[in-house]
Amino acid sequence: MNIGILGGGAWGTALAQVMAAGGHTVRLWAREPEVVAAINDTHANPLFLPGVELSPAIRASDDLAAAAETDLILVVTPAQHARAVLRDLPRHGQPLLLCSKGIEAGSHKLLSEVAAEEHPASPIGVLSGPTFAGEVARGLPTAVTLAMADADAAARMAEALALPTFRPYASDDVIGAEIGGAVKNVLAIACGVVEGAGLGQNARAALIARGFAEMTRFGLARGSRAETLAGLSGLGDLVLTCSSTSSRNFSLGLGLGQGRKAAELMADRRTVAEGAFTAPVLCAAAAAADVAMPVSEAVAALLAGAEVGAVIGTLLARPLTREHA
Ligand SMILES: NC(=O)C1=CN([C@@H]2O[C@H](COP(=O)(O)OP(=O)(O)OC[C@H]3O[C@@H](n4cnc5c(N)ncnc54)[C@H](O)[C@@H]3O)[C@@H](O)[C@H]2O)C=CC1
Ligand SMILES: O=C(CO)COP(=O)(O)O
Repeated sequence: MNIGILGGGAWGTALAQVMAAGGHTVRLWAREPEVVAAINDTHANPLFLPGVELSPAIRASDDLAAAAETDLILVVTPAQHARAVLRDLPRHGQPLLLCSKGIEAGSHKLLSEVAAEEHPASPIGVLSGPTFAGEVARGLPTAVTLAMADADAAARMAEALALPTFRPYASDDVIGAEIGGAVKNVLAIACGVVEGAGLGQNARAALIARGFAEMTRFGLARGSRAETLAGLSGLGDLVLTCSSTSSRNFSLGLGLGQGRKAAELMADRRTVAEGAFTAPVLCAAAAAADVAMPVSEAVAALLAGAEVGAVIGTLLARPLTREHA
């Protein structure tokens, strides 16, 4: 296939590497001229994916129209920029595979809803799972959920993109695949806080389990299936990012747990910690759906500048309740 990739960050670049390894022709759109030049001239992306030698078959460009002249488009911009980029992308009706993780601020829309509004003729899919970009780009074994509303189309797409070390599992639960990836970023921040504040491993396990309960409540309210949330794109990704400083979201939480302020931790960074943008949107969307998400609310409070000891105290002082309310 001829594949266009929108976004030359760590994940767009890693996916370009996977697609090139599969023998596809790859056209990668990046905003930064230095990223375009580095990929074309030195087969590297030192700004966003340092230390990885890229396939010379990957061609980068800052021309969005060039990425649109393809059979399939992977959308890998930060979630809050997805609509603007999709709006500028010429409409050719080819499938769009969403690989970003987030919920649109203001509208509370999932990216599949955003993409369907901007490209009504395109079939929409979601690719999501436990996938640190550096490991994927180095060819380490990875499994993902690949969801499209048409189950047969999802299975065909999974077949077309698979490598021995990159295994897409087909699903028809687009919303479930998206919600897992968006919510786990917020919970990864919470687990980083536990680490940074020295609250111990019991607390982290409790947070993963109670966080998963939140993800499930919210996911079911928005139409996900429970088994999708318990799969690669939900629980799988939650476990990955809640246990490693390789996660930018976990690392952000670690700093917050040490008592540093979000504004200071976010200043000047070029890489994205999506959970910081998702947390307030998720809390507003959950409130609108009448879903309780105390861990996510604690993260949103910390990001808004609340003091870490007070936030942890509030969480621990919540009234006792049944495990499965
Ligand atoms: N890095 C990873 O391991 C993974 C990342 N993702 C998701 O992929 C998405 C992209 O993340 P990364 O590639 O890691 O980004 P990154 O943190 O490596 O790079 C930042 C990206 O944001 C782009 N950007 C900044 N301002 C923009 C704007 N106004 N319009 C369009 N793009 C803009 C930059 O061009 C760059 O591509 C996120 O939603 C992330 O959650 C998903 C799976 C794995
Ligand atoms: O989504 C990811 C892994 O699946 C990447 O996590 P971070 O954005 O927290 O680094």
